Amino acid sequence: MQQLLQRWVDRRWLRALDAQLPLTLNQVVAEPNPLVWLLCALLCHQYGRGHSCILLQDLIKNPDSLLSLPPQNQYSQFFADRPSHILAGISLADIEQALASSEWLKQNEIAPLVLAEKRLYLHRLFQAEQIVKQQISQRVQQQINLTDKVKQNISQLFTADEQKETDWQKLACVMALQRHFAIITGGPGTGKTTTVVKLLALLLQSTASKITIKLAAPTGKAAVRLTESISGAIANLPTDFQAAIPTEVVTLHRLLGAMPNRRQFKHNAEQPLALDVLVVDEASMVDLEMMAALLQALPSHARLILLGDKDQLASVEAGSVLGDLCRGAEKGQYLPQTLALLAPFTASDLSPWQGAGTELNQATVMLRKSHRFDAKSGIGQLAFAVNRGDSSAINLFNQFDDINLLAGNQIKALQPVVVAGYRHYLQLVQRQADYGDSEQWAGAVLAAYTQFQLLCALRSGDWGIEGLNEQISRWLMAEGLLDCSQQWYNGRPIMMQRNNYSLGLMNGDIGITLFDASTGKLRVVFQLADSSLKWVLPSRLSDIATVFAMTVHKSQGSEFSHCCLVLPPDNSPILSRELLYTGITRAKKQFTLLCGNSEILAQTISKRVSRSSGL
Ligand SMILES: Nc1ncnc2c1ncn2[C@@H]1O[C@H](COP(=O)(O)OP(=O)(O)OP(=O)(O)O)[C@@H](O)[C@H]1O
Repeated sequence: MQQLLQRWVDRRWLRALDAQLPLTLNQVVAEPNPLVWLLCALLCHQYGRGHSCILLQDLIKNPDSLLSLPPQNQYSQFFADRPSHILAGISLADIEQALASSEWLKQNEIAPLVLAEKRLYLHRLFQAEQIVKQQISQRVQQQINLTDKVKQNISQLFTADEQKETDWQKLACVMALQRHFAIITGGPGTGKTTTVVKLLALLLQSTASKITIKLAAPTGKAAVRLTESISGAIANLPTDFQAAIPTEVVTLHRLLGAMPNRRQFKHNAEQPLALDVLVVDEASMVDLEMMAALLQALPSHARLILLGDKDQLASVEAGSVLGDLCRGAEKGQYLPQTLALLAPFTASDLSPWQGAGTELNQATVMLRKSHRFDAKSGIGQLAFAVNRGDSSAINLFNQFDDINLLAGNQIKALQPVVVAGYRHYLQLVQRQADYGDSEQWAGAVLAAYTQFQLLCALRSGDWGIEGLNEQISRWLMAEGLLDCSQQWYNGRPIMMQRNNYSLGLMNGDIGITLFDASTGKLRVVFQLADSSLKWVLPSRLSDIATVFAMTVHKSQGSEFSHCCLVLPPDNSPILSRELLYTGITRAKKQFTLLCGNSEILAQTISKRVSRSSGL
């Protein structure tokens, strides 16, 4: 088995780490059954691809899907090494029996693998999933009755809805007020922030005692964005509802008290967070282990409200927590008793949303109307069409001015778009003298940088961020907008690739390198979650990458006025409907697509990401 795993690693069907895991475990407790070795390596590989577990059914039905196999014609000479060949004739019962008699799965605290409900897990992921399940089911069951005062306040904050259109923002508040756990999901501009601000106002008005509310987001960028949008939403409230709603948003790592080089956080079940209400925005980016850590650190009386777009790409790390929790959100699935609680707050007919949903469905609301994108917006229409898997979405590019399909299948087609997109911020980089001080200048440069972003699906190759970052730097240098002959240069945009706790910078944070004429030094300026600026010498930064081109994965939680997305001309397992939808919805005013092959676009729209989990 060891040799087979090594052959898979040599051909890049498996990561070296995946083949190493059974070897390491075997050194601690010997496992004679090669089938268990195989399952362990495949499980580790699936974990690396974001799955929380392996469904044994999938293993029997389509074992080849558990490896990173190239297209069939590229490995036909190795057919005998495919998992489907190796596992031919092995039944589900054989697998279950092999696992049941393995020391690696013995029911104890330190068993590295766990089999539960025909799903094979790494112990850590199993534990995290159990915590998320238990914590959420406890919280959704705690019901709170609405007082007359709260009901009055609801009618003050929301106008009575018309019969033909349900005000889901109002109903989201009504539902969330009655539980200790609520999910408010919806696409861009559907009013998640507006709704949660009203919800917080209602919570603050409903109690005479002081309540501590905290706002958090998975990344610094998402935290900055929420700070801005929440301040705007508070300003839209009647003045007597505005008091005490917080605007400070922290990252989840900071909230939980991340410690350098440690997996554990300062806050946990023994040292819970000191708060009564926690709002987490961009919850689609929160992975399974982080969600478990967060729920464990939440005091039992506290309310948790998750906001996010369930249709976006799942978290970079394993799990698709929000997507899993929102299964059924589209149809509502509300029980008659839930509809009875909602009925006094709406004149519209709620019967289409009736169903036999779970308790969790009763705590989940999907906002359905975008207030940012109307029927005239190509971005809104395109996002909607892609999201429902409409392969004729490509025709929309002919009908709207705010979406643009670049002709041709050459990277060169990007040049004018990218040069025009980055010109504005790079010109500001040269104009320090126009600003009163360095802070003002840096603030203007950082704001200008959000005007445009090139997004890619891939990391490597000419069509990935690696090739494109180099290419774009050369185009911009040819235009006289920068001089990239040195590694560090004025205007270089960089992204952190890892958390750096000593500098207080997180994976995904973007900084711009600026030459400060007053000091004669190059420094990189970042905007922190609290909107303040942090200046860092380039020599103190490691694990960074130039970010003229950014992967769609890394762009989650950010928005740009104009986004240009590049899809490669060849198929890749990474292309999916969720990736395209996430790329499109990063654009606020203009979206441009370069896709060298219309067949690839159709395939991308039709392919959904599905992550195995037991949630
Ligand atoms: N019911 C409403 N009527 C009119 N305008 C609304 C309504 N709800 C929200 N808006 C406006 O729509 C815009 C987007 O709202 P909001 O920021 O709350 O949405 P969101 O779902 O949080 O957006 P995103 O997550 O994409 O940033 C804001 O300008 C807001 O004022």
